[in-house]
Amino acid sequence: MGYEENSGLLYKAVDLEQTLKISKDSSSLLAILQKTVLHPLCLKYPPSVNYRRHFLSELIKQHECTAAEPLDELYETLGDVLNSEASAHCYKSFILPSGDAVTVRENVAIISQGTTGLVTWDAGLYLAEWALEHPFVFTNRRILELGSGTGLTGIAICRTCHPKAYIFSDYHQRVLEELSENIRLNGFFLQCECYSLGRAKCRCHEAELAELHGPCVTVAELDWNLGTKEQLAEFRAEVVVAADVIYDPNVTKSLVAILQRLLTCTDAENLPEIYIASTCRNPDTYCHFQRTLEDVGIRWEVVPGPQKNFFPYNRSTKITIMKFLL
Ligand SMILES: C[S@@+](CC[C@H](N)C(=O)[O-])C[C@H]1O[C@@H](n2cnc3c(N)ncnc32)[C@H](O)[C@@H]1O
Repeated sequence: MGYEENSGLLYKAVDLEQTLKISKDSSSLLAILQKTVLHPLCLKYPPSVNYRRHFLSELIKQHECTAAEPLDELYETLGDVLNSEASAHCYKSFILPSGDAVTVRENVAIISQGTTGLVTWDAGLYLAEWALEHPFVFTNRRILELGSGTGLTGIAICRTCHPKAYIFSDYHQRVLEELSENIRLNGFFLQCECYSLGRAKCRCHEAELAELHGPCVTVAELDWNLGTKEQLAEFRAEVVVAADVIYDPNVTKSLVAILQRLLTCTDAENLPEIYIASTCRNPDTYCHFQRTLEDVGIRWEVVPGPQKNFFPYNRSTKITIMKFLL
């Protein structure tokens, strides 16, 4: 079954198939329903109608292959889903190793309103998995994320890695609005929305705040074409992260330009560590990015990826994490 991909449902496909195969009655099927489509989190923040419909149809197919009694709840739930109106939005929930969930609202279409930033991409999940295994990179530090999109990566980092401050950023107005909503949805208070085009309007006492209430979380409008060295210096980022931002040669040029400014906006002792996770879809785009880095004298190394899989996503396309140095 392929329904672990982009699931938003709280059950691993492998466990689910195993449970169904060995079950003698419909009690395990009911348990599966209660841990997935009927889970309180899924009822409050439902995955797309299309996804739930496919999931339930597959479950019925699998269940009909066993000797167990039919289960009314399964057919009733499918009936409810078939009667629900399809929406342009859906929710996806991802379970952290602590058992906590991160939920984001997304668009159903992978590109909408002229942006790729209204859905969560696999590289974002990969980077979040890497962060879960390397919390020390983020703990008690100021983090700037470029091209945050739905915010999944940053929300997972804020939940688990104890940064001092986390600055989410993007340049698309709709993405910035959805991003802010997703941050609030996950219980973070946007403590001071103090950046506009990278300009800090206020400073909060982050160390004290982080200890008392968790990281100082902000959302900044930051266009890689427009952010100046002075504006970037004001972020005082100690670590910069980004996921799935190398996807188009036109975007690459402005991304390399902002990396160059980030690596030269402050003195050598305060240079940020920069990590970018990328899905290697098109080798030409990736090579073009590397050549552009070479042209401006930025070196990089590929760092080992996460060892454990915490989140369900498509692992068939290679994803790498690069670290950048001058
Ligand atoms: C493929 S999405 C990745 C989103 C998110 N990082 C993830 O992994 O799910 C690329 C993101 O980069 C942002 N982006 C593209 N060009 C940008 C630019 N010039 N300045 C700032 N953000 C940009 C888009 O708005 C979008 O949110």
